[in-house]
Amino acid sequence: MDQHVIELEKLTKVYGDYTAVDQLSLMIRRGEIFGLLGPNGAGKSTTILMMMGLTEPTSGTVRVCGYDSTRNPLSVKQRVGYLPDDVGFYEELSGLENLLYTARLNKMSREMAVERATALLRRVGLEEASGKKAGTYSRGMRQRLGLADVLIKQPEVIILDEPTLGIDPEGVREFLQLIQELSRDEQITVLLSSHHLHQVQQICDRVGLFVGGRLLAVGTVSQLSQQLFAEEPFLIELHVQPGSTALYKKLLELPEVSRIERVDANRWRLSCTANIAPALTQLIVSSGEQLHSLTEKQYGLDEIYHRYFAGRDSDVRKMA
Ligand SMILES: Nc1ncnc2c1ncn2[C@@H]1O[C@H](COP(=O)(O)OP(=O)(O)OP(=O)(O)O)[C@@H](O)[C@H]1O
Repeated sequence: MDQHVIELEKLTKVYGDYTAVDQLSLMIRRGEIFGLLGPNGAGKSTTILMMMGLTEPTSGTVRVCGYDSTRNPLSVKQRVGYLPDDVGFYEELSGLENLLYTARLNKMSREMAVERATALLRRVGLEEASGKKAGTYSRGMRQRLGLADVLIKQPEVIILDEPTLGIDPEGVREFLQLIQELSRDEQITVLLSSHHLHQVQQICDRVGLFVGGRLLAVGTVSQLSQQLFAEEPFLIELHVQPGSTALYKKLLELPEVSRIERVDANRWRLSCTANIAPALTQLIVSSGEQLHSLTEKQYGLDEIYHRYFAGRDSDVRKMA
């Protein structure tokens, strides 16, 4: 049976007459990597604060690791590690000393702290830099030290808020891989709040789409895409030259084409009710245009997010 580590039931937070989180119900399993997605002000941070017992819900309940975060915030804090987008360290202390300091705050014996901190520094790839001052660390190194700092108290849940901001692509790749390994090897439950859709898609088992304090949809990327694009399950990307308006109109007139999104002047993304690749090829060639490529694509979080929240004006929709 699935064991739920995070249980939110009709969780609501009202500030004055503004409802920041509205009747939110959500269950997250042990070892799951869950992505929180949504535009600014959607209520993600408020939800995280309530989970960690840092702000009280107006109504509803929040349980983390079996404890009510409102009534037992200390028990929850012992089991949850929070990594913000920029961790504050003692800049004059080395990476190792910073971890030992956190271990002492968590009442760990010196011997145990040294053992654990050394192992964690190795795990996050900072073994060689462990004696250097934290103030000299690069952004990626700081976030890895932050992760080690969060892990020192052996949390069951880690909450990451935009953890890869400002890290170079290779650093991001390593960081995300580390998160996945931790979740897999140590059954740590991970909550990742981020606007980086590719990163979320890459590592999250499930995602929740927040808007206006509500959870609009929750599921795996493929479940969300099935729900959202059930009537136009085929996505075809064309690269055409010259890509005239006349061709664009002809394509839009095909009954199987529901919408066309321009990726750029010559790359068009068609949402279709059937796989009409041969018909498209024929139409393009007979219109005297060059077809450089035709690719059948999967809907990803980009399309899902775009469909829910953003830039609807850039879509060309057919009038029913
Ligand atoms: N202490 C507060 N008092 C009043 N309103 C608040 C308070 N904290 C948050 N809000 C409001 O609640 C809404 C949700 O904010 P929240 O920070 O949870 O959103 P978010 O999804 O985390 O956004 P972001 O992606 O920008 O971090 C916002 O409209 C915000 O202005």
